[in-house]
Formats: sequence, C-alpha cells, structure tokens
Amino acid sequence: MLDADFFTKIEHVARVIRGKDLPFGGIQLILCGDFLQLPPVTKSGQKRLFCFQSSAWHNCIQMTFELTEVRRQTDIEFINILQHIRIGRCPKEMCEKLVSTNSNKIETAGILATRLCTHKEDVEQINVVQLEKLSGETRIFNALDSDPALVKLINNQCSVKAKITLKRGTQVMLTKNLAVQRGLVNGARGVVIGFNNAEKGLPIIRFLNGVEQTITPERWTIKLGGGAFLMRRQLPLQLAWAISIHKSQGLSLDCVEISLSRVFECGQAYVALSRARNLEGLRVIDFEKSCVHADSEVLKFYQKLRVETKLLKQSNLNCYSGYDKENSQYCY
Ligand SMILES: Nc1ncnc2c1ncn2[C@@H]1O[C@H](COP(=O)(O)OP(=O)(O)OP(=O)(O)O)[C@@H](O)[C@H]1O
Repeated sequence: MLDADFFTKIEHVARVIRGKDLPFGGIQLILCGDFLQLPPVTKSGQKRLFCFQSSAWHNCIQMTFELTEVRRQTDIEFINILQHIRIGRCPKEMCEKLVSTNSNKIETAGILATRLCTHKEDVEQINVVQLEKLSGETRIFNALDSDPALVKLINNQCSVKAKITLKRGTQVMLTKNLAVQRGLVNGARGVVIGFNNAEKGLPIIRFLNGVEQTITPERWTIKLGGGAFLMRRQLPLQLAWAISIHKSQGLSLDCVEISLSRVFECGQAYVALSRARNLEGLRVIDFEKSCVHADSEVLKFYQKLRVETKLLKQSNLNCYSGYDKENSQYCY
C-alpha cells in the first residue's frame, strides 16, 4: 500500500513534470484501495503513515466514496463475518464459526488447499519440502530476461520467479489472467498432471474447475524511469502449496488453508480470510480472536468519511426538498 512519504514524493514529481503548481500538477487522479487491508510496508524503526495522513492527500483528494457491495463472496453469513473482522471485531458466534472450519475437507481431484502463511520463510520451506517429496522427473524452467544483470530488480517487480521447478503432482497457481471465460485467471489453482511432447516439455495443468491446459511462457514488462523497459518471459505459474498473506493480496482463492497464530499486522487476518470465496472452501487451522486487529487511525478515517457522506446525503435530501440547510439557500 502507498504510504504518506511515497504519495508526497510522486505528487511533487507530478508538479515538477507538469510545470504547474496545482495538486498533482493538474493530473486527474482516481485512487482505489482499502486501508483496512495490509498497511504500507516500512523499514524497521520508521514511523508508518498512511497516504491519507499526508498533507499532499488533503491538497489533492477532493472526493472519497466508499464501495459497499461485496462481489467475491455471496454467502451472507460469511460476508457478515468478514465485515466484522475487517473492522477488528469478532463476536463469539463468529469466532466459533471460523474455528469450526478447522475440520473442513476442501481438497478435490488432487488439488490441495493453498496454505496462507504470515511469514515468507514458512512459505519457502513448505513449498521446497513438498516439492522434494514428489518422485518423478524434475523439469526446470528458466526465465528469459531482457537484462540478466538486473535479475534482482526484475524479481522484485515480477510475479514469477526466474527459475520454476516442476514435477508431476506439483501444486500450482496461475499468476496471470489467461482466459477469463474459462476460469484461467490470476490465482486459479491447479496441479501439474504431466508435460507435453514439445521440445521444452511444457507443463499440462488440471485446474480446479476441471479445465486442462498446457501452459506456455508469457511476457511481463516492467516500466523503468526515462521510458526504459525490462522484460521477462516465463511460465505464468508459482508453487501453491503455500503463499504469504502479503502475496495473496488481490487474489480470490477457491480452496485455502490459513494459519493465523503468528499474525503481526493489522488487517492481516482480514486479508487472509477474505481471499476465500466461501466458508466451504476455507480451513482456518488455529483461529483465535486475538489475531483480529484493525488500525485505529484507519478506523477513524472511515468513521469521519461516513459522517461526511451522511452530511452530504442529508444536504442533498434537503436540496431535493427545496432547502439546502448547510448553505441556507433554496435549490431548484
Ligand atoms: N461487478 C462485478 N460483477 C461480478 N463479479 C465481480 C464484479 N466486480 C468484482 N467481481 C468479482 O469479485 C472478486 C473480487 O473483485 P476485485 O478483485 O476487483 O475486488 P477487490 O476490491 O480488489 O478485492 P480485494 O481488495 O479484497 O482483493 C473477483 O472475483 C471479481 O471477478
């Protein structure tokens, strides 16, 4: 998430580039996001400020809207639980419901649940151990990078690794939308069922929705300053026995197992739980109420927004009835 410092810097750069002393140099902005999800990552010892806490935000952002319709989940009970967790609450009955998911059997047709972990060291370890356990031929797929000397930079910006090791039985996840209509979307879960006969022996994946597809390399482009680009060609796959909660941001997952005992951030439990599409596809192995936290500054931000929205609606209603109380005038 964008922090106050970065927002302030890009606002300044926009003014300089546009040569105009207007908010963001006069560039129109639409920002979207949810401050109650994972907060900005900061270096240790550095004070964390959300972008709405910067003066640049107050100078640039004139209107804020709260989107309230949930689309990822359809089950009202689950939506209600998530709405409470999002604001840092977990009443007893909701706690019990989440604990009860511990016994959910969510594996189907050889596709195992993805474990969401709080710490990336755990992710690496789980994936390495599980891959080693598989017998059978190992296939290694190395990325083709436009500038191999900048591999670290590309690794940081790109959602696929420079080297992907696969065997038959490897649990994988798509890292790009390939065919939305067929359910081959970023985050779709599958398992390697074999390799084709082409020269490179490309992996054939069976996805959770039953679709079987040979996966071919895709291209990622990374924009650098000054109009320069970096490029990586690689399979749009990552190992999926485990991924970190941070890396799961933005994904929707069909079958997910979550460990929350080592939560260390506000919003971390909410991000993890809200990746699941439904309660049946979710297994929380160690749920405790104490893992649910919401940042108090963010709660204040949303409370203020709600009050302002209510006032705005009120003033609009007054307007419809002919009299705008706030501005003490009649409207037509
Ligand atoms: N208008 C819509 N109609 C149907 N499905 C939708 C619509 N908008 C979003 N969805 C679905 O809801 C899911 C979540 O959408 P999206 O990732 O845009 O939400 P988000 O607010 O970014 O979520 P989060 O911040 O929690 O990751 C996706 O599976 C998407 O396909």
